[in-house]
Amino acid sequence: MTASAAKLKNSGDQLVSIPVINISPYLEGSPDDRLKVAREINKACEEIGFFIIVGHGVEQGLIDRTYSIASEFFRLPVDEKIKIRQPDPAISRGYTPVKGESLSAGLGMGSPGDLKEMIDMGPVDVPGDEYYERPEAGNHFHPNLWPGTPDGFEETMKTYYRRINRLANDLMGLFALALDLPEDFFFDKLDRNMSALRIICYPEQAEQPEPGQVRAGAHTDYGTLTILMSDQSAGGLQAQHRDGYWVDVVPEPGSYVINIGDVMQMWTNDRWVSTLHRVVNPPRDVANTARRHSVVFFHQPNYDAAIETLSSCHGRDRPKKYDSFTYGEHWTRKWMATKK
Ligand SMILES: O=C(O)CCC(=O)C(=O)O
Ligand SMILES: [Fe+2]
Repeated sequence: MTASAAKLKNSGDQLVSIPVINISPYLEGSPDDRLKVAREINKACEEIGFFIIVGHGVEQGLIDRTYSIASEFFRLPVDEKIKIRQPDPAISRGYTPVKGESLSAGLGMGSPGDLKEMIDMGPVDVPGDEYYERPEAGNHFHPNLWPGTPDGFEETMKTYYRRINRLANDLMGLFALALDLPEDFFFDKLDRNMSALRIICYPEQAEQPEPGQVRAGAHTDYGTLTILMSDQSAGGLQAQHRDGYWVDVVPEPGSYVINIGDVMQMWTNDRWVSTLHRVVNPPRDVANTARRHSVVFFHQPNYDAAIETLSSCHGRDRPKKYDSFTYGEHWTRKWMATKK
């Protein structure tokens, strides 16, 4: 099967847009305000698994600095970028050149490599505790690989990672509320999390891509939730509506796109949906100039967190759909399938 099965209409036929949710009443409001936001989140997660947040409180200066230092890195010559090349396919750290990953292969769909380059980073404050060194910890806490240039790269990315991890943990409190659980329900599954920060460049396309080759093939994200910031060049993100057609995801500047990952779908026994999404190529007439950047934070549980159906999401008339396993096992299976 290919990424866009025949029943899909093209995105020009879209009937829905992605909901925009102001989360500041959750961060600062009364219990009633908080519940109202939680209800909006629940609806979005049941219907499309994507929403856009405003009122998130992340300082615009930090967002701008992170974005600009990321784009500066990708403008370096490839000889420079390759100095921090990913050391091994099993280690999610360092630079991966164009076509080094095929996201749709994670769902068993063969395709040429994605038309993007990127740097992968992991946790930036790893305590000296044996939990992080056990065999099951695998490479999840492997040291980061920092480029020597541009100046300030390491410090900026670390600051951004810490800030967005905090936002992600707030969102997980909101998710708990949305699922009628105590607000701290997920916290012991996230307190030693293996979240990842990835900066991506989708270069201009001087040549026609190969058949089936896109900027990022159709995939679902693996963890709890993803916090995405990107610029608006032609050739952008699309999410698949459950009726099969693709919806363009077009955030306003300063907002974040949030999508939920496989773990939320598995924990909720399909009540919430980890939606298929992709990044499409720019139209040929502007492809020569359509360069795009993204800064993506993949929030992921502790490697030993049990991914098993929440007790409130199964019962006699709603059997469990998923076997239980640890998050580390799920991540390793998905990650290794995408490597070229
Ligand atoms: O760059 C984007 O807009 C989305 C990237 C994405 O979905 C991913 O890397 O998982
Ligand atoms: Fe994704």
